[in-house]
Amino acid sequence: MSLVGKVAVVTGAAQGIGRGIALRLAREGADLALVDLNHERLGNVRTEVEALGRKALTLSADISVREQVFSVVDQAVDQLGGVDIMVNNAGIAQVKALLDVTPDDMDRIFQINVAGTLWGIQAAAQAFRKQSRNGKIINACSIAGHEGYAFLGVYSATKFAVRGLTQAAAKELAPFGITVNAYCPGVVGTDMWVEIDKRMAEATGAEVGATYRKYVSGITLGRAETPDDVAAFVAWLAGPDSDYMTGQSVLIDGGLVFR
Ligand SMILES: NC(=O)C1=CN([C@@H]2O[C@H](COP(=O)(O)OP(=O)(O)OC[C@H]3O[C@@H](n4cnc5c(N)ncnc54)[C@H](O)[C@@H]3O)[C@@H](O)[C@H]2O)C=CC1
Ligand SMILES: CC(=O)C(C)=O
Repeated sequence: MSLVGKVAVVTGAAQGIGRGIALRLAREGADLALVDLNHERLGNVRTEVEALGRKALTLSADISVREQVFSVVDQAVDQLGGVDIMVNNAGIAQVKALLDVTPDDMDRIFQINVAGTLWGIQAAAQAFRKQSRNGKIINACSIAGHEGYAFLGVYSATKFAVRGLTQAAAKELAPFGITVNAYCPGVVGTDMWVEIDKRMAEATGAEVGATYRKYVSGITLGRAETPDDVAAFVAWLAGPDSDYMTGQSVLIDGGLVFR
């Protein structure tokens, strides 16, 4: 599969799964607009993309702010000659007992994980339509978009919402040649899981490391997931072989949640 001549915007590209996706898309031939709050780390990923012979643009933005998301997509169009693939990857976790969740907790995580994804869908769809190009929108969901997890209840609710947005956007945007799908990873060994494990220890009294080990022990393939495992599937979603798929939020979790 080749993405030569394509331009992809990847949010949350400074580390973890987003970095993995950016590097894999670059290996397939795409040029990249790398978006994150963390500009310093973005610079490192830019160097890695350029070492693969592709163009890379680094753009600081907060995906929860609609104008900033539209602005990064516009900059990608202006500086990289268009946009073909939008990966709405950035997101945050929140570990808390449901009975302790505050209005501020709700607002913050929904604004980033749900509104941030919607702004990405809107900005990409507008750009694809202006260019009269078909396009692919790819959202970050999770196993937590298929099953609600204890102490990750509101996080799970945001990922169920991403699944809903993915289905509705697929239906609304199909007439314009735009497909919308999502990837649902399981337990990926990134900073997000280091933080989840630490907060689970505080919330439940478990030993540090125990929650991560417990989740990983349930994976049928017997190991934690890597960003490369996720990126391989996202590259397929970004390429022509997935042209007949839309509206799906697909589990790519080593066999953890069975649907
Ligand atoms: N790590 C895991 O096991 C899983 C992760 N996911 C999802 O995959 C996505 C990426 O996760 P990880 O790479 O593990 O997370 P991470 O925490 O390692 O990296 C997330 C990146 O997003 C950026 N970011 C956060 N808020 C932002 C904002 N408002 N605007 C712009 N950038 C922002 C951060 O600066 C960071 O570079 C998230 O949506 C997450 O919910 C889904 C399932 C499992
Ligand atoms: C971070 C995440 O989505 C889970 C449930 O592991």
